[in-house]
Parts: sequence; structure tokens; C-alpha cells
Amino acid sequence: MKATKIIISGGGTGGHIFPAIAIAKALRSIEPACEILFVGAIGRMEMEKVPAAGYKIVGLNISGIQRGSIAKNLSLPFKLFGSMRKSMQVLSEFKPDVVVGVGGYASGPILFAASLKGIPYLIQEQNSYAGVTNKWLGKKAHKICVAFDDMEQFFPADRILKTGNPVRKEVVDILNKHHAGAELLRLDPLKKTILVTGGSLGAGTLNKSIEKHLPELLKQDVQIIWQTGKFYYKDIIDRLGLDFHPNVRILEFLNKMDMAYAAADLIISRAGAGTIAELCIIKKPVILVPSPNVAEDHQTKNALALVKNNAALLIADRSAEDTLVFEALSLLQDKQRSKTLADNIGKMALSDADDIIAQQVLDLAKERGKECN
Ligand SMILES: CC(=O)N[C@H]1[C@@H](OP(=O)(O)OP(=O)(O)OC[C@H]2O[C@@H](n3ccc(=O)[nH]c3=O)[C@H](O)[C@@H]2O)O[C@H](CO)[C@@H](O)[C@@H]1O
Repeated sequence: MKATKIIISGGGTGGHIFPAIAIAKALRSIEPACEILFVGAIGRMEMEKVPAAGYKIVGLNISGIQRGSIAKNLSLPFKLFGSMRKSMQVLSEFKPDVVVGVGGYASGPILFAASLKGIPYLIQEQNSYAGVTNKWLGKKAHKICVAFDDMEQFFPADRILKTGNPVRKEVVDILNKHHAGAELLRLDPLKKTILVTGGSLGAGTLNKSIEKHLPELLKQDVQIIWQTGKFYYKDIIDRLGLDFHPNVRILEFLNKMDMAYAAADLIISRAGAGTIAELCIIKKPVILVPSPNVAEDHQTKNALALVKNNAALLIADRSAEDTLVFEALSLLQDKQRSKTLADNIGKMALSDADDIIAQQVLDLAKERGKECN
């Protein structure tokens, strides 16, 4: 029997790449012989993370619109045209049965090319608010897998399936790892610990808020696992030094997120959809500071879906520098409130999205096989 061939496209940030890898893993576990090819954007994070996870990737020369610079956008039509041509070529050579789009620059041209060639495609929309490209591509998608309610406002209702966001299983496997996590991060497992994560790229506001109030945190003998993000790391280390205080662990990126989640008593985070899906599964008290710099303010909408169920606290980006650390310290003291938040966020967890989506992809491939015979 011919092996099923799947293209998974998209990327740009961890929020698109990690769900894509989770879907690929689930496809392999259901159908070990299936062939998977990733399509990403040259120069973006997926070109490094996808091969590291053991999959092949082809890069398109594509980027997004850059605000505030006409000159930088002049090459955009040429890039789009070149990416469409390359996408058509990749589809002709690899001959996928189904294409999956997880969002990010590379998804657009390859899904559009798939629609031109009559190849079925599935969109995995991570956020509670769909961007312009996904809305447009959604019109011809065979299936749109979503993680939030009320997505009919963006996509055809008959093709929406609420699956939740695929998470990497190893990242949310934190049971009995508290001590090991703290030790790996050279922290004391008996002291209260806050994990600060700005998503896959880090968050300037979170970094400023923590740095400004380090004295208050240290006065309470609280430990911090502080993920700064690649762009901010060097400046922070230049200012503070790498081993600035035994209670503070400063990291550019956490490769073992499970260990950090396990070691933490409280998590301060941006409101990226992938992180939120993980936070629901690991069930700890959370303070979200949505990024104001994302399309249609979708992180605030992601966060509000939790806040309206009393499953997380929300602090606006503009107030974070003044209030975030004090809210965090007060929540750490308040056991009852912490427990209520942790219980409620746990109720919002949707597990196995990776397996459900992978099965949808394989079903589409089978249906196509029947049509072609
Ligand atoms: C600035 C931006 O465009 N953000 C978007 C991006 O977020 P971003 O790329 O930050 O993605 P998410 O918050 O959704 O997910 C981050 C992922 O990176 C992992 N991780 C993070 C930090 C770390 O040190 N190590 C690590 O492994 C997390 O465990 C998680 O799996 O995609 C999300 C999903 O479409 C969107 O909701 C966000 O608005």
C-alpha cells in the first residue's frame, strides 16, 4: 500500500512550530510509515527547530508586511510570487495527500497552491481570533481545527472542529518532577518559585517588570526562573551578570519547559495560545500579561477566555511594570486563591488535540485516496 504523504506548513514563532511538531509526532504514532515534509520560511525559527525534531523542511523565501518601512516592503510582491512558484513545485514533486497549515508566513502560499491543485487542506488555528490570511484560506479548507469557542465568526461552521491546541506531550508531563526540576535549574525545591515566560521570543515588558522589582522579590526569598527571550538576554546578562543571585536563574530559552513548569509554584506569562494550552494541562496558578503587539490584540482575547472562568489573573501590559510583581507576591501568599485558579484552569484543559487532528488529516487522505481511485 502507498504511504500517506503529508505536508505541514507554517512557523515563524514557537506558537506555530510546536503544534506542528506535535501533529507530526501524532501522525507518525498512528501511521508510522507516513511521509512528512515541513514547509517553512527561510531564516525563521522553524528552519532550526524542525530538523532538530527529526523532520525534513523546505524553506520559502517569504516574509510579512513590515510596519513603518515602505522600502523593506518593496520586495514583498516578488517574494510572494516566488513562494507561490516554489509551493507549486514542492506540491508537484512531493505529491502530498493532504496539506496542513498551522499559521505563519509559509502557510499562505502553500495552502493557496494546494487549493489551486485541488489538494485537501486542514487549518489548525491556535488563537481565539483568526488573522486575515487564515480567514481567507478557511473558505476552501476541508477542516479547521480550533481551540476556542465562537470561531464561526471567522470560518464556515460546518467545517470547524474544536480540538484544542496540540501540545508536545513531554512538555506537560510534570508529575513528580518538582524536585528534579528545581535541581536541574540549580534552585532550592523547598523555596517558593515563580516562572516568568515571555513565550517563544521573550517579552520586554515582563523582563522590565522583573528587573525593576528584583529587590522586592529577593526580600521575600522568592526564586525566579526567568526566561528572557533571545533578543533581551545579552543586555540583561550584561547588566546583572549570569550568576547574579542564587535565587535567580536567567535563561534565554528553556529547552526543558516541563522542568520549569514542574519547579514553579506560580507562572507569569504572555498569553500565547500554545502556552495557554500547556498551562491548562499543568494546572498551576497563572498571571497572564497579554502582548499588545499582536494582530487584532488576540492575546487579550485568549487571556479573557480564561479570566471569565476565574482560571487566571490578567494584568494589562501598560500596568505590568508597576503592579505585576506585587500581584505575584500576594498570590503566592494566598493559598486559597492559588488553589481556586489552579483548579479552574485545569477544567479548561483539552488533551489529545494532536491525536485528534492527526486522525482528521489521515481521514482526509483516505477520502482523497477513494476519490482518486
Ligand atoms: C509575539 C507573537 O507573535 N506571539 C504569538 C505566538 O506566540 P509564541 O510563539 O510565544 O507561542 P505560544 O505562547 O503559543 O507558545 C510558546 C511555545 O514555546 C515553548 N517555549 C517557550 C519558551 C521557552 O523558553 N521554551 C519553550 O519551549 C512553550 O512551551 C510553548 O510551547 O504564537 C501564538 C500561537 O499562534 C500566538 O498566540 C501568540 O500571540
